[in-house]
Amino acid sequence: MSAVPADLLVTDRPGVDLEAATTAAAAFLQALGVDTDRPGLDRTPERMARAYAELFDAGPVELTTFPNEEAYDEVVLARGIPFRSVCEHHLLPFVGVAHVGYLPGERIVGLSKLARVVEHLAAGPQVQERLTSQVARLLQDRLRPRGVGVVLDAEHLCMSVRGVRATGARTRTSALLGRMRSDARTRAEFLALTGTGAA
Ligand SMILES: Nc1nc2c(ncn2[C@@H]2O[C@H](COP(=O)(O)OP(=O)(O)OP(=O)(O)O)[C@@H](O)[C@H]2O)c(=O)[nH]1
Ligand SMILES: [Zn+2]
Repeated sequence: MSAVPADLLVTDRPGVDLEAATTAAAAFLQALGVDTDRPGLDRTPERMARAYAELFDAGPVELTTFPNEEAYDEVVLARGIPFRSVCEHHLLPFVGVAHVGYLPGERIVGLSKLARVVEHLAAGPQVQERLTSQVARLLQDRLRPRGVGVVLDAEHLCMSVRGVRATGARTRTSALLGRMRSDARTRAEFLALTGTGAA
């Protein structure tokens, strides 16, 4: 996906200007009446810049796959993958779990790669709906399984710590492709395995 070497520091990545981001963060805080010179806050603009550089860092993702030698043809599900992203409207985090499953075709995928795909696509400003669809589509395109199912369940800080302050409210989104969508039994099995079934 990305041509950037995996061992390159987040802040050394092409397109990341930490100094400019630090200056901008200081100006931003000052515009909000925050005294950035007082002890304790003097390095905060730099920390803000580094923190967002980290949250926006997608890193590479390589899907290691293996031949499906046993012709395994039931659902494979990685359940409860923790993830964090940033909502593109407020740049506040949304945090939750992803359930990512697929119905193997010719190949199976290294299980950790299901979590890595979520991590990769969660980097940068996102909306939960897009993130859900992108995870499903990437797996469909690269793995060519017979079906893919993705459920995301997250709390949006923009909705819980400010604004409407609906603390604890969670948002659930799903994307089902191929037989995971068209075959009622597979679909029901996937949703039951994720714990979001009987819907
Ligand atoms: N659909 C969707 N909406 C999101 C997501 N993350 C945040 N939002 C919403 O984006 C909307 C932005 O609405 P605006 O009215 O432009 O912003 P606002 O005045 O700050 O709205 P409030 O949050 O209601 O105070 C809000 O309703 C957020 O809850 C997401 O992942 N998906
Ligand atoms: Zn938001």
